[in-house]
Amino acid sequence: MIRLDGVCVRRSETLILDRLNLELDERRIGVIGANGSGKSTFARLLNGLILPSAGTVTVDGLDTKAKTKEVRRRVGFVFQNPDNQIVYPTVGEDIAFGLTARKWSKADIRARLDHIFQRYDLSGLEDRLVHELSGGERQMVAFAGVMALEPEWIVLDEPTTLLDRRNTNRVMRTIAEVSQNIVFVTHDLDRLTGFDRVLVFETGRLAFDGPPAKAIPFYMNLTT
Ligand SMILES: Nc1ncnc2c1ncn2[C@@H]1O[C@H](COP(=O)(O)OP(=O)(O)OP(=O)(O)O)[C@@H](O)[C@H]1O
Repeated sequence: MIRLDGVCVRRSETLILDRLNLELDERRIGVIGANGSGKSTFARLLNGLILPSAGTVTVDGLDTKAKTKEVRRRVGFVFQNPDNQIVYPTVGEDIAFGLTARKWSKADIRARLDHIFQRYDLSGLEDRLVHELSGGERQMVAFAGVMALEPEWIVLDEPTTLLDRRNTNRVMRTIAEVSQNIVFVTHDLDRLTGFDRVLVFETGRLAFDGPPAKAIPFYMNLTT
């Protein structure tokens, strides 16, 4: 479970997130809200990329401030901009990187890569230089890289903005199928059908928290 207790995030004089108290344990959680409402900041709190200015965030009891490394292993993060997360020159090296860091054997890494390349239709890209890929190909590689690590939580911040329909569907199908907990930040309200819970942010506050059938009309009312 991820818990937020009295969490505020301040930057200079501005309060970006204001007193969040939440327990997250549903499998599919959507996050929506206007531009600048605090969604990305909220998402980044969940794996310790941003630390609270006040209050605490814990993942299975681990404080993101004190146990950042353990938290990052449990909570994978897919950025909107794949360049924030791709480190190695080639696609294969990049996806293998996290597994090597976990001291997997070469054979196990090979088996996982084969599985991931096949599942996400990336086989032809293994030896390609990441900087030569298209934006959508890079976004897919970044997604596949996180999926390869099978973290218990996967936080995705608008992960399909560069993807065509086929790859968007691939990502959404994965989100629907995997057993891990998903936190999915999106502007694409249609994609939240079937989610267990949707959080609506409005100027740094949690304005609504409930099932998609209620959260989406609430958000649409805010924006008309
Ligand atoms: N380091 C920072 N310093 C000052 N302001 C910041 C900083 N980081 C974020 N902000 C501000 O905090 C607010 C929330 O930003 P955030 O990126 O969380 O919004 P968002 O809901 O994800 O927006 P979008 O839908 O546009 O991606 C914005 O007004 C942003 O300008």
